[in-house]
Amino acid sequence: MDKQPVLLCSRLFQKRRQADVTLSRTVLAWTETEKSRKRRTGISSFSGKAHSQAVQVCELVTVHKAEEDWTRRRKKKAKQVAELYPHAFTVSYVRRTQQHRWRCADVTFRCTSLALCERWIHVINERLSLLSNRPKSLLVYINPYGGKRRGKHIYEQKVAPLFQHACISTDVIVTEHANHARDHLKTEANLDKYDGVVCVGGDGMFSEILHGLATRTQTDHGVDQNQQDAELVPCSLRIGIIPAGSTDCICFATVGTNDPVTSALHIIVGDSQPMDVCSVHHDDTFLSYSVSLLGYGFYGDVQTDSERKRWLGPARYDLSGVKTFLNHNHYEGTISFLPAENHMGNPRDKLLCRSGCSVCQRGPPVKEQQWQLSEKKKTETDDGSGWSVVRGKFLAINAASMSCACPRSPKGLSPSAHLADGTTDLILVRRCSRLDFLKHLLRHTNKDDQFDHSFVEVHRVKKFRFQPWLQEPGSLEDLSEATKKTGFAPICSGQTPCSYSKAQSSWTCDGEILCHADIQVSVRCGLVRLFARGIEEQQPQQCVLDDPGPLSAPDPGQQHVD
Ligand SMILES: CCCCCCCCCCCCC/C=C/[C@@H](O)[C@H](COP(=O)(O)O)NC(=O)CCCCCCCCCCCCCCC
Ligand SMILES: Nc1ncnc2c1ncn2[C@@H]1O[C@H](COP(=O)(O)OP(=O)(O)O)[C@@H](O)[C@H]1O
Ligand SMILES: [Ca+2]
Repeated sequence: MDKQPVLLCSRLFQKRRQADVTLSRTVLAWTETEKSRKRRTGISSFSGKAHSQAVQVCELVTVHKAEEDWTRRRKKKAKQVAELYPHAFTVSYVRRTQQHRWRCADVTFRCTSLALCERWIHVINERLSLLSNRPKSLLVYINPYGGKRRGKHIYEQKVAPLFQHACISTDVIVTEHANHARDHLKTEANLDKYDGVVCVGGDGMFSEILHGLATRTQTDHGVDQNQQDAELVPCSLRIGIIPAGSTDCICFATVGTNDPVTSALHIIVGDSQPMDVCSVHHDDTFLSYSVSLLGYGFYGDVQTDSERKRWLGPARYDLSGVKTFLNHNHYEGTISFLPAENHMGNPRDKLLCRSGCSVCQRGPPVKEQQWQLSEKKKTETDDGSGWSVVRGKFLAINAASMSCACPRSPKGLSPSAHLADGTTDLILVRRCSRLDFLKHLLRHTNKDDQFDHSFVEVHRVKKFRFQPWLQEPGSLEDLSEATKKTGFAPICSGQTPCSYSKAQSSWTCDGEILCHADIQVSVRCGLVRLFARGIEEQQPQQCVLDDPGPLSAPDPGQQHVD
């Protein structure tokens, strides 16, 4: 029930129905009048069964005179309406559909006088102009070669018309080569002109935009990125992602779906989702930023192999995945990490990061608590500094700063990882048999716990370091001989761990390969913000005036007016 004072309330027509339409500071609601409903259905509704719909003002896209409609198809329809009832206005708003998808829906109200119609448009526009988080001007970068090479088409057909409809101005750059967007942002772009940057492409393209923006921000503030302990300045511009890549896990894990229209609507309503960013160094050299997966071993090898198969599009990952799985390489090294405080939860606590996540809002503990917690956390390998050390042979070392959910793995690499808690989930998969590793991988696609294996351990950490061990020459020769003959490392049957080790793998960092294996990683809490709000809890169907059934329960995003 909306308890806010009513700003405007009129009896208007919606289709052929009479409705009481009210606008408060935060909600636009319309309810078919009892008289209209009785005339239409012959049944009078019982109390509590009035057919109402309510939309939050912050989820309105735009309001305009009905004849000023925005697509040709609607122009014709709106024209007919305008002829019958010349004084009409149309409100476009966000409608939630299945699986976190949003659509832009229209509702047209017809008024008895021009003055009333103009008043409604004026008052709604006034409310919209108060929403200061909405972008008015955007800089758009399109990677025409990402994913299935449909980025330009997707933007032009699905996104640009919506931005135009919402009166957002855009400067569009179709990239001509890799790092075009990054370098343009780093040095050339006049960022004062814009309220945000839009990335049309995949995770690799997002990574370019992030690097351009974050590096530019540090340069402008005189911060040296090469210093591991430098306090980085958060980027002021938000980034919107229109998914048009191969994995698109950053979009999927922050919005809940890979759908260009949904992403465009999150940009239009001016959502804001802070995101953790890992800074990756090799000694005193800054290497890269990462927001999703930093993977050594299995995922690093998949990425390296898949780069050679780019022409295959998204399918390259499946092919390289199978090949890498059959190779079954393991890598030796030492990993040291600084665990997160206990109150930040742990990767197996099943607390999913959702819109308005309470874990992300917890922040660091007060000083004395921090001391107690770090005392508690000390492990056997802890040397007193709070750091833990693990040595061994690994099939994969993955750091997931967010769940990394994507269509391939809807719950992700670390289902309970958080978008903006200042931590990353470090997953260590020790050497095991192919069969066991396959079982582990399969659990990324079903409900079973992928961490519930003796050869897997997972830690929530704030920092980590990796130091590969160099291989003795003998075992390297064994491997190359075996691989030369078969194309793959030899396959062993049964449960026994049987795998060969190359000296080093590479790190994949949000889909880009790093040039060093020996790295130091530090999580920067909420360094960048996206035009997103995190994944919303599944919502009940919206109630509509046409709906003959009883009202569904109101949801947090859709206040209901009785
Ligand atoms: C047996 C089936 C196992 C399926 C396991 C799927 C786990 C998928 C986890 C995906 C995490 C993705 C994290 C995001 C990474 C992206 O930053 C990054 C770049 O994205 P972009 O191309 O859009 O720029 N994408 C990736 O690194 C893609 C990783 C995809 C890995 C696919 C692995 C498939 C493994 C298949 C093993 C099959 C064994 C078959 C045995 C007969
Ligand atoms: N015009 C371009 N030509 C070639 N490569 C590009 C271009 N624009 C961006 N890239 C690069 O393409 C790579 C993959 O882009 P991305 O959009 O993530 O697609 P995918 O998800 O298919 O990997 C990124 O590393 C990015 O730097
Ligand atoms: Ca995190």
